[in-house]
Amino acid sequence: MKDRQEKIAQVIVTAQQMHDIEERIFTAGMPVVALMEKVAGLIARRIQDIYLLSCQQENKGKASLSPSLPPSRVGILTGPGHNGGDALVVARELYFRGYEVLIYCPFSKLKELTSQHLQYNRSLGLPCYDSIEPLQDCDLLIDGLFGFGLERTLTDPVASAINQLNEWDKPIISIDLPSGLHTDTGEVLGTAVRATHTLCLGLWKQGLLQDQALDYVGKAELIDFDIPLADIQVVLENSPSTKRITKTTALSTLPLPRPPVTHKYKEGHLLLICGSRRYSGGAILTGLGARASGVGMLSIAVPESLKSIMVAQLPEALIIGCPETESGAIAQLQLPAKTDLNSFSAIACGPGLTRDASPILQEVLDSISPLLLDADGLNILAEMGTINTLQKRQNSTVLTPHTGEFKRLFPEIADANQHRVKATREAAAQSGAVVLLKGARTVIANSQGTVWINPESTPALARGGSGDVLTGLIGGLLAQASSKKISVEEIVATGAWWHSQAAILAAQERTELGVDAHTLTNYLIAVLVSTSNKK
Ligand SMILES: NC(=O)C1=CN([C@@H]2O[C@H](COP(=O)(O)OP(=O)(O)OC[C@H]3O[C@@H](n4cnc5c(N)ncnc54)[C@H](O)[C@@H]3O)[C@@H](O)[C@H]2O)[C@H](O)CC1
Ligand SMILES: [K+]
Repeated sequence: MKDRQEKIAQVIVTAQQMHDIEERIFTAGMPVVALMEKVAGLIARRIQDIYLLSCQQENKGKASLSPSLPPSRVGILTGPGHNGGDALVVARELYFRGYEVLIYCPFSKLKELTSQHLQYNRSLGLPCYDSIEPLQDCDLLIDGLFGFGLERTLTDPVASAINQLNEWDKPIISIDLPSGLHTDTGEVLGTAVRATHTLCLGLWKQGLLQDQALDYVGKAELIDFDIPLADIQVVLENSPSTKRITKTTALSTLPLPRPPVTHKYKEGHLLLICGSRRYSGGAILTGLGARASGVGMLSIAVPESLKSIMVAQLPEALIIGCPETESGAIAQLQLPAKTDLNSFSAIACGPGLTRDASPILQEVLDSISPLLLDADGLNILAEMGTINTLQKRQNSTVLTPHTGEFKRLFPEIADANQHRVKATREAAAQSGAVVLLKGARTVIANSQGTVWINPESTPALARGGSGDVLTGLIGGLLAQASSKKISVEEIVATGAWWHSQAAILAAQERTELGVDAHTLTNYLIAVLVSTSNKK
């Protein structure tokens, strides 16, 4: 059972894939009408739980909470397809449980099953309107206008109705997806319902995990309705995989527990190349991120003038002072005797370098160690215009751009904001690197088309320095995994998950304003401790 839940939690589907999975179930003999009853029954129960919970929260502090709250008004927004059918079954169930139910349905042509449910609801005396106004006094709205069958931009009257009800500021629970969102890209097709909750049915739809959808999705959860795993496997096996990072996938990739007999070099030797006189803080934060990764040995190459502050902040690290340019950037890498770039288990290069450090980049690219490039490492790479040569590197390369850096690196890939999964996949295929595109829902792709999406984060991370921490953290994980058989994209995905979970915990304890990058580094280990305590 737990195994099923975990497998389902990792799956992300497009509209076409969901449709194909659904078809297999129907072809195998499951009646459509039975599946709708089952799914809508689960939705109705969950809605009651959510609704009662929010009533209890509102009543907190009051002397006693009546176990049977007075029937409340629920508005049901009904579309022409089976999303509308689901909503109408929910309407009927809530009606029989004592709720006052009002239906809005502006469509005259409905799918047959949806039409039958509407007819029956009418026969029960549920009022049905083709304008939205009568629903204005409802305590709760259920959005069943469109699900994964939405094909085109919304037009009036439904578009105006959605704009109007969004203004009402009422709790809205969307069935499957907020109506108006593109199932695959999360793009708003004209307009979309701003839900407080989204109950995603069966499998996670890709659109719900996109930055541009987040203002509409609210709290999202999955309603599992027992889709056979075999059907999912058959439909997904021939397309490039898009997976959701889960706690289980992330924890299984961490270098824990350590073998009882080991030594520091066995636990990875990471070289960080970072910092300049102008940006010394970036080097410190990258170092602190790497420290939290648990890496066995940490060396940090910085301009000579940063050496003493780095030693003070990271006494365990070997700080390598390098000759610097007039502007205070690293002019040349000067590694200790008997060391060269190829002797490190991984190299992470970029935070705070400034573009004046450009001469060192080719040297780093020529190394045979796994390499992560971030920040100015990416900007210098973009200026060099040699992104195609990454394919020729003898070891993996990881690029961790934010959208601005992504556009500089891959100017010919359009829509990095609207089609983040597609854009990241293209960038990885083009460069041969593992590409991590930062965002509220960070996307990681490898050159074979495998994609991971980080499903949780916090806007608290939108702050200078948090990217530097991520670079150090992933660098440290890459170094520790260099002798293990874990794919690079999984390590990168784990780093992204860990980083965002630390920020979520920090924001819970300190508010979203209290998560400066230095504080974040202190939560990296704290979040692992609290996660393992919750197991
Ligand atoms: N996944 C499952 O196994 C189950 C899904 N269920 C629910 O069914 C919907 C998908 O149903 P479908 O009928 O295919 O699509 P929609 O309800 O989203 O609506 C399609 C309907 O709307 C028309 N249409 C499309 N775009 C527009 C537009 N812009 N304006 C007007 N009309 C439009 C289109 O022609 C169709 O007629 C899924 O999300 C679940 O909620 C099952 O109930 C349970 C199993
Ligand atoms: K919907």
